[in-house]
Amino acid sequence: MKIVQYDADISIKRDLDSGTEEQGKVVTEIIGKVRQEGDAALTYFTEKFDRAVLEDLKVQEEEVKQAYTEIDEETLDALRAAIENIRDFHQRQTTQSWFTTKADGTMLGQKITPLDSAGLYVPGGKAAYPSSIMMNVIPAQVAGVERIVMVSPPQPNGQLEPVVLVTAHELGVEEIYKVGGAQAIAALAYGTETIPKVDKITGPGNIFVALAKREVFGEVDIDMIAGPSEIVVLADEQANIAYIAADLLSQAEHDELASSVLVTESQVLAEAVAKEVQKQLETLPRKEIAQASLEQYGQIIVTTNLEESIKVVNELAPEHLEILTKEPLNIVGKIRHAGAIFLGEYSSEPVGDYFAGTNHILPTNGTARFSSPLSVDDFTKKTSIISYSEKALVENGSKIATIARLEGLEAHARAIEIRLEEK
Ligand SMILES: NC(=O)c1ccc[n+]([C@@H]2O[C@H](COP(=O)([O-])OP(=O)(O)OC[C@H]3O[C@@H](n4cnc5c(N)ncnc54)[C@H](O)[C@@H]3O)[C@@H](O)[C@H]2O)c1
Ligand SMILES: N[C@H](CO)Cc1c[nH]c[nH+]1
Ligand SMILES: [Zn+2]
Repeated sequence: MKIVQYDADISIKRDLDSGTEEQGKVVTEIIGKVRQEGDAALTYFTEKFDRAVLEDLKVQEEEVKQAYTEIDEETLDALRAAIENIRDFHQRQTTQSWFTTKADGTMLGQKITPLDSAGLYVPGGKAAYPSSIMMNVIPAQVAGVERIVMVSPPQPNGQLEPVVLVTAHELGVEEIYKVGGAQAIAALAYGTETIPKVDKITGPGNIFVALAKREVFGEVDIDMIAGPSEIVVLADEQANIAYIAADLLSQAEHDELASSVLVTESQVLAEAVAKEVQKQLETLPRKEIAQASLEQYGQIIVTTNLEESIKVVNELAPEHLEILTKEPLNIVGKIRHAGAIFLGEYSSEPVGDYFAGTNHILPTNGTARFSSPLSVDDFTKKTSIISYSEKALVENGSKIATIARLEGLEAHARAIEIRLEEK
């Protein structure tokens, strides 16, 4: 990993989620073809990008039954324990409708309604992501979404990984389609003969998925841009070198476009971590992906003091931040921008990826400045309720009419006054 000295002028923000011009063109073409040709385009692109020839886009019950025969008890136990933790965390996020009544009899309120349908993207190109099924499905279920549709790219044998099917079944998901990438996002946004349109698309994915979500936004809602994974470790001189290296590599192995950054005031630690990363990298099965990611987006930034390190972290607004300093709690209040913050040496990032209960679908590429982790809120919407009393209208009608006329909207004013005349 390259070591750089912090300089207020260095550009530390990568501009990934906007993708290259070429990637943008590819995504626009894919979306256009799916809109025009529907299922035929989905099977065409699945053959082209996933090398899978599909007989049926929809997963059949038989495939799920078969998948259970390939999963052992230990795996099932781990999945079920994670599901329980994630459900427990998300159940705490629910908000209630509320109403307030004033002395004049007016009633105002906010009604919370689950979305009718949601399309959940589960990545599957370079790895299968059963954990992302849990992270998508559980908040949607807790919110009360009636129709949950899952999409994920198939393996070259035309199947989803058994663990993907089993996890979806454990969660009670019944509508699953074997399609991924920009074509899956287009299908969920516009509908095809087989895949009906949904109201909102959520879930992480690679650059093609991220760009497609951005392009269909407006036709449907989307959660956020959750693109290639990122980690920033903020560490002081006493932090454990092997742990830092391991955690940086945990995100680098996701994708060549993933980003792993260490921010520290300690030059000694910086050099030791750079060496250790190289050593641990050698034995990783996904060495090539991790290496490419580190070469492009891996950095060790050496600052002059802790305050400067905190400034760098806030500028990066990372998806994941680990604070590995003597007193992480003293720092957390100063972090304004991060998707998830992991405190202390036992809160390794994968704890959050799989098990703690918090959601791992998080904003990337600096969008943690304004976006939040996926949550139950993403699957609900709010409606305002107004019940004005006669007394309130008589008392306030002239003020309402005045404001309407300020805007030159006479019909608005008269709609109020017609009710006052009768009194
Ligand atoms: N931010 C988060 O919350 C979060 C969580 C989990 C995973 N991730 C990220 O999700 C991503 C998963 O990526 P993945 O590739 O493994 O799976 P993916 O399912 O996102 O993408 C695979 C699909 O990309 C499409 N594709 C691949 N090459 C293409 C090309 N040249 N042109 C057009 N389309 C093409 C194909 O349709 C393929 O099915 C990683 O970047 C990982 O870091 C992020
Ligand atoms: N770290 C990813 C979010 O960026 C989530 C994930 C899923 N599986 C492993 N990790
Ligand atoms: Zn991860």
